[in-house]
Amino acid sequence: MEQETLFDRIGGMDAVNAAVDIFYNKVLADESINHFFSNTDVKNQAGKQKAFLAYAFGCPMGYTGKSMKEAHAHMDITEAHFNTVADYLVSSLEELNVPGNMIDEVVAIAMSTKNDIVGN
Ligand code: HEM
Repeated sequence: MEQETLFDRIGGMDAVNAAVDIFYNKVLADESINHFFSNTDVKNQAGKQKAFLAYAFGCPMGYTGKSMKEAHAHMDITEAHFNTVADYLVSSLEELNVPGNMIDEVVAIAMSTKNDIVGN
């Protein structure tokens, strides 16, 4: 039998929508990282936030946005910034009662982007 994708097992677009509000409230409330998002175009924000989470959930529909290197170029994101965002991703999914083994899969995807995002 074909294995369902991580995205489907987490709950698909419904899970992305549920996680977006919780995750971004945490990110935007944290003064150590919210300045990164101060210039984010409000009109595009919801779409980019969803793209962020869909990417972290394994993006089965195929990701058509910028590469992670391009999307985060010249932002001077440090390892500490990255780990803060990754921690909020985990705590948001915990609040939504996503099972630990699936959270581990999300963390593995997030960590695979670290070299392209940090110090770029
Ligand atoms: C967990 C790893 C991460 C993933 C999977 C991720 C994913 C994404 C995606 C998919 C986009 C949209 C790209 C586009 O099509 O334009 C994006 C944009 C962005 N990301 Fe990340 N990101 C990660 C980590 C971070 C971190 C650590 C920061 C800052 C602390 C950050 C800040 C931003 C900002 C400011 C934008 C641009 C928003 C805009 O264009 O207005 N990201 N990210």
